[in-house]
Amino acid sequence: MAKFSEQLQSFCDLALRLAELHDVDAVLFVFERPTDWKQLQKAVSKSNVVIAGDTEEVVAGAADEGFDTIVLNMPADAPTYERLTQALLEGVAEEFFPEGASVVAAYSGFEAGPIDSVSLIKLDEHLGRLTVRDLRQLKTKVPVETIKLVVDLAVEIGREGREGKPVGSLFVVGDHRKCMEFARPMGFDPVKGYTRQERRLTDAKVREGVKEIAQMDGAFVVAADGTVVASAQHLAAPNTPDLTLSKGLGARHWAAAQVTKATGAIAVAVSESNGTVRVFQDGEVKLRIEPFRRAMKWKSFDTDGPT
Ligand SMILES: Nc1ncnc2c1ncn2[C@@H]1O[C@H](COP(=O)(O)OP(=O)(O)OP(=O)(O)O)[C@@H](O)[C@H]1O
Repeated sequence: MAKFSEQLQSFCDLALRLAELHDVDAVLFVFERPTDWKQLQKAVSKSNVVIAGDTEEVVAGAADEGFDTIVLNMPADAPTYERLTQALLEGVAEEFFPEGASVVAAYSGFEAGPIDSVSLIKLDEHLGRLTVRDLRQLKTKVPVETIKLVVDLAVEIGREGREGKPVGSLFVVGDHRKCMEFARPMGFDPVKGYTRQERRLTDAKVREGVKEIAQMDGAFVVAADGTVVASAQHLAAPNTPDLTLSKGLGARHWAAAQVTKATGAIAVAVSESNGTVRVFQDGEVKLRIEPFRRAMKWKSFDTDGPT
């Protein structure tokens, strides 16, 4: 049984005191190793506490004690700031924290392992709002779960790149038959020949495979149920005069605008130059997500504007 240390007890006390003083909405603990969840539940009593951990193993058992949990799945050497940001983002996405919440976070900020730091964070200042509600606003037949899967994947591609190099990418999601009418292979399609089961984005292994392929030229076509229909596709939907895109966005983003104008699909584009993810619908950018280290922000409308 993982130990509940005296240090952890004092940080619980400290976090709760700060939470009460500032009337915050939730307390977030970011753990690098498991603890005695029962003991923690006793220590925090009725407060709204969310537990984030690096892996499933770290948070195993926490949900049984009534905690909301988040698994970060980030590289082991990810900086504290990024881990904390990711935990906050996930917390907002899962709706564990209300919009514009203030949160007290307890985490290991100085040395790996024990919790040694407490921060008071106002979410609107730290990051914009990423909410499932934002995705729902897209008013599309594509299930929000599928869009969320693709957006999360796109954000990871934009943030991580591949082998240290930035990677751009394009996904079109939903209305895949119509999308395929505008698609032609740009070369070898690595997903061809695999069964549907082997192409489901709900499978973490498939998502890893997609990240590998993302560095190739062309777009992924994804069905509404999250199956990758084709990859490395050149998309050429007709241009319409009412389409506008901000300066600096090139062929990839135009393809996203055009295909979403011509079909009922949502497109998710990752820009190679800075990792920004844009969600297109009906020929327009509807959401923009900035990558880490550039004030991670979800915006519910396009601030680019036509030029
Ligand atoms: N019509 C298209 N369909 C699918 N993929 C495309 C299309 N046009 C361009 N791409 C992909 O986008 C890549 C980048 O093109 P370009 O630099 O013009 O796009 P961009 O919109 O400026 O994107 P980025 O910000 O990533 O540079 C191309 O190498 C290609 O892989």
